[in-house]
Amino acid sequence: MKSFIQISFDSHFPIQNLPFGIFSTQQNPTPRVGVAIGDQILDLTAITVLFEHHVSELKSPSNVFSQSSLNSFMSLGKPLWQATRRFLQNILSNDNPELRDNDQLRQKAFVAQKSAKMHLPAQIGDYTDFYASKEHATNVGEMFRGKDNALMPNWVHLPVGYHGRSSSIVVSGTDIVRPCGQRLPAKDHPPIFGPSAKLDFELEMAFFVGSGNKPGERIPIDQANKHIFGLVLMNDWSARDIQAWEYVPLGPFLGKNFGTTISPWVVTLDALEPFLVNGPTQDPAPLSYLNHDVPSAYNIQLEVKMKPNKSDFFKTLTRSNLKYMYWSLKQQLVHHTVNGCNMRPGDLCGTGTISGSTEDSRGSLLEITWNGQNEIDFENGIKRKFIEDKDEIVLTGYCQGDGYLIGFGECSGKILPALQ
Ligand SMILES: O=C(O)/C=C/C(=O)CC(=O)CC(=O)O
Ligand SMILES: [Ca+2]
Ligand SMILES: [Mg+2]
Repeated sequence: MKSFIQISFDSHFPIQNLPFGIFSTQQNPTPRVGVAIGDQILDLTAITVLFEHHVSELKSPSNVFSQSSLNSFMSLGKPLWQATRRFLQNILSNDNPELRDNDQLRQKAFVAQKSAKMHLPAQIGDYTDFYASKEHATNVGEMFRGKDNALMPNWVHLPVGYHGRSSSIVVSGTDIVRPCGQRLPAKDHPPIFGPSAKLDFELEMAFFVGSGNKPGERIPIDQANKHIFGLVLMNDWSARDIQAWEYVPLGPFLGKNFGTTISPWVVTLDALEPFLVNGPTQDPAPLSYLNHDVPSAYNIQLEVKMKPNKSDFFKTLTRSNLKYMYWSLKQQLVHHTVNGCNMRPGDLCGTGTISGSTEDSRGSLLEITWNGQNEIDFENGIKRKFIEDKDEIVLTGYCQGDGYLIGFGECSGKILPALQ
């Protein structure tokens, strides 16, 4: 498969990918639906006539694609997402002259990514964050609760999660203000109030729910993929000192709800299908509603880089892989609805921090520096235990195809000083 658009060998967005996002430009500041191809964006509102000719199942393309979120498109369901994707691959193909040889339409339809502003891809009604990496849960549990209580007994039986805060989810490139809150200055001291001194990132991915389920209904495991629209990178910024003091007995609250960053391009499950692999062996076997015996993990290589304040260089902090996750995306979605909880188009589910079994694949500074016991060295004598003001964190990820990448672009954010 080859496009008439030039795609560099290291592009995250070849014709095999075609992720969906919401963008605007200076000439046309109205946010609308686009698809990334190479270093360009195909503006779907510019080719609605082609949709009318070729994808007649899609009833009002001009309405669906002129929205400032993907929610409308997501709610149409998987057969229409797939028909749209097939059509886009066809119209972008080097063998198809319809768009390739129509200079006037090409002028209108393509926008350089570097001149576009990206927006949140969806209006996120509800956001849930899971805790699905056994290595991460064990590491954090050990630091917060001690070695003997590291992994709670329920953890191997169900995908543990908590309800997060959707209002503070932002798109890549948005600055995050350091949170203030209560923390213990030392063990057995009363709490003090002030800026978090242990600000951290969490390397995560997240899936967008496409079509939802009605209240009281549940999504069965063999239907789960029909409900998942696609995946993004996610950084669940975490204030470890606020978290450690507040989270018992109910779990994460102000330590995590001040900001969560996601990447702008939603990569569809169809684009990721060639990268399905077996996940870790689940022992004990999960209850039958969570049971799947087909490959359900995705081989997605992940990396986190940091550029400390006053440095010009990024340093890689960790390399991990989505396939390390103990609980699959399908199991997370199925468990979320097993009690009849309804999901809606645009709901976002974070996977939880993705740590591997080695020290260089840990998905947070909490684990990398072991709660600040060790320091990370950067250029020019700069050292870090946690994130300082004006430090920048960038997450990236891709699948390695045969001669192409299926990439997610970047999920970046810089920390601004706390409000006085
Ligand atoms: O209660 C704990 O031990 C820790 C909870 C979390 O850190 C929640 C979280 O964000 C989970 C994750 O990212 O894996
Ligand atoms: Ca998290
Ligand atoms: Mg968060």
